[in-house]
Amino acid sequence: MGLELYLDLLSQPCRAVYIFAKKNGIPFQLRPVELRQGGPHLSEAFAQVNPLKKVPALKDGDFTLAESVAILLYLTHKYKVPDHWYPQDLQHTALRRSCLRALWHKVMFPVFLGELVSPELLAATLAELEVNLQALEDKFLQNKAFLAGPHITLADLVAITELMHAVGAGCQVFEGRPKLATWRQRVEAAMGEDLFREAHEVVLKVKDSAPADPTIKQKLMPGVLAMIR
Ligand SMILES: N[C@@H](CCC(=O)N[C@@H](CS)C(=O)NCC(=O)O)C(=O)O
Repeated sequence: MGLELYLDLLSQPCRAVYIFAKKNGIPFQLRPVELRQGGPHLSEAFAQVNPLKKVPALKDGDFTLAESVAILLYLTHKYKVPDHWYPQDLQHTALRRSCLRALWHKVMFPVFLGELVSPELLAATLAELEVNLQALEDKFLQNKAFLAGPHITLADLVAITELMHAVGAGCQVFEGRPKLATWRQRVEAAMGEDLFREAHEVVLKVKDSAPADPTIKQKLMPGVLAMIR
C-alpha cells in the first residue's frame, strides 16, 4: 500500500495537507474520516494510525505520522516538490485558535450542536479574530507578495486554510484589508482555483449543515469541549 492520507476537509490542517498533495501531484489514497460522525476517528482501528485520534494523519507502508506541519514536511522531503514551498515561518497558533473559535462559536455550536453561545463570548471571539487578522496583515504579510517572501510557501497554505474557517463562519475576513485580500487572490491563483474551491467546499457549506443526531452529539461533545477551551 502506498501513501494514505486520513482527512476530513472540514478540518483546516487537513485542507492544507490535501491541497499540498494534490497541487504537487503526490499520489495518495484518500481515507476519509468524517469527524462529524463522532465515531471513525475515535475507533481503535484509527488509533493504530494516530494514537491521538486526530486528523490529519498519514500512513506510508508501516510508517505513520500525525500533525499537519510534520506531514507537510515529510511530503516536502519525500517527494520532489518545488523548493519555494519549504516554510520559513509556520507560526500560526494564534490564528488557528481564533479561526477555529469563530467557526465553532458562530456556526458549529448553534447550528450543528444546537448549543447557545452567549453574545459576550461570541463578541470576544470575533474581537480576538480581528486582532489576529490585523497582525497577519501588518506584521507577517506587510508588503510582501506571500507571507515568507516573493513565492508561495507552506506558511501561506497553512494560513489560508485557517482563514477559510472564519470565512466559512460568515466572517468578513478580507473586507477592509486590501493587502490580505490581494494575498488571498495570489494564494488562490498559485494553488489553482479549482483545487482551492474543492478543498474548501465542505467548510463553506457547513453553515447549512443539518443538526447533529443526539447520539452523535453526545459522542462528539467531550472532544469539542476539550478543543474549544
Ligand atoms: N496540531 C494538529 C491539530 C489536529 C487536530 O486538532 N485535528 C482536529 C481537526 S482540525 C481533530 O482531529 N479533532 C478531532 C478530536 O479532537 O476529537 C495538526 O495540525 O495536525
